[in-house]
Amino acid sequence: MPGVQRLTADHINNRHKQYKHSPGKYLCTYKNFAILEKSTIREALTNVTAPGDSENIVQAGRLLNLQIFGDEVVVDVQSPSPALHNKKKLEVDILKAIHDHAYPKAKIKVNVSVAENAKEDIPRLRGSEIPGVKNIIAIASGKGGVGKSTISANIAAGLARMGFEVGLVDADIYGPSMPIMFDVPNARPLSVQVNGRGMMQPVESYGVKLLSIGFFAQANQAVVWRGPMASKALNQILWDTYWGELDFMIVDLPPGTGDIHLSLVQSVPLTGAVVVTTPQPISLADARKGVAMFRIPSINVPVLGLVENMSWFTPAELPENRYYIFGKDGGKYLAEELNVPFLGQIPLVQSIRESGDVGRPAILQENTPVAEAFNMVIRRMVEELMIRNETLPPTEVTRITTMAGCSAVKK
Ligand SMILES: Nc1ncnc2c1ncn2[C@@H]1O[C@H](COP(=O)(O)OP(=O)(O)OP(=O)(O)O)[C@@H](O)[C@H]1O
Repeated sequence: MPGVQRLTADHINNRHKQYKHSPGKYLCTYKNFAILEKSTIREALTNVTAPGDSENIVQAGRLLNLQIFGDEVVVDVQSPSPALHNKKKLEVDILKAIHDHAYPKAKIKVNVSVAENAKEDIPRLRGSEIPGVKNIIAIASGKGGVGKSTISANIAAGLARMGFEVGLVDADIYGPSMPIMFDVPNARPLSVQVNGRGMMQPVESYGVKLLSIGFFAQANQAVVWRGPMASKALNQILWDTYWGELDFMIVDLPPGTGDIHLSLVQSVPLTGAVVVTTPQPISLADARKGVAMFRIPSINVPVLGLVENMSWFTPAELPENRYYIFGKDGGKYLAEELNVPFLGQIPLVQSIRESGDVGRPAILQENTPVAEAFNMVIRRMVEELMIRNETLPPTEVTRITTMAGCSAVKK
């Protein structure tokens, strides 16, 4: 670069004597170079945490060496993970931290070595199973706003209530709503070491282990993520998380048929999918596309069934009345036409909306018509799942055994 000189240590020491010290930033600037302070750089690096670590790289002892030559900085750092994307992320975070917190024009070289005890990542092969996870069920809808997240939350909370081990993945990048629906809007997943590997620990609420893209994005940020970024976040949620033993992993997908859907089916063998629709023709048309997507031969995920949400409106003061404001039985007829099991109808009632907003899924209001409607959907879904696991080639080899004594799944 014109006018930029390469500095030697002597050169810098001489300049130190000549120019005024600017505490907390860099010692001084002279012509085109700044003379940086080691403590400033070290301080800037406290903003960087290696993937899988819970402490920043300075606290965690990952910073092996730091050399400064004027405005040139050489950082030797250790990565706890040998994965290329983790090493690259560490390097990029370091560059950003120094530029943002120390000196925007610093010339930085980062040497990343791998910790000796680092474990290889679990291979992310299409079709490989998440260790300990028995059944993975995607909840999809063609159209947005039909209540897919509400159904996912209630299915997850209901299964947990029945005694199953349940995980819930909120993959809805356009509106991750699970943190609010489970009353953990400010939670952040902790990091745990599992077999020497740093992993995320899901947030737990109502017995459901929950991870949401919303935990990693600022409000309104996730919606502008590009496909590859969202897919990467989804992969981390699936694979870099310590889920433990799960009978069910429920995945709340974004509406439509996009990148996230493809990433999901490429990452894990879905046991099945549930499609949510309202009885309205415009929603039915999109639900049809959703079912068609899972039936594409290269995707080939069994559709466990269709749920009709907002089937009728019932006002609290007139519980016997039903107003079919989005049409009547549209989802039921579509299920028949597509030869897909019909899992049930959920009414449009104020208490479902309220329970979502206050963070306590409606299914937990026991002995109410709403809870019974959701329980019916779950029973039908689990029955279809059992049939699917017995009759179709195993994408998930482990059968559900824990439901035998569960009254909730008996007819
Ligand atoms: N059966 C119902 N009765 C009353 N309100 C409902 C019902 N189902 C969903 N809602 C409300 O409708 C709104 C949309 O629901 P939800 O967020 O679950 O839809 P969604 O399909 O996941 O939307 P998107 O995918 O576009 O984020 C929410 O305010 C929710 O509380």
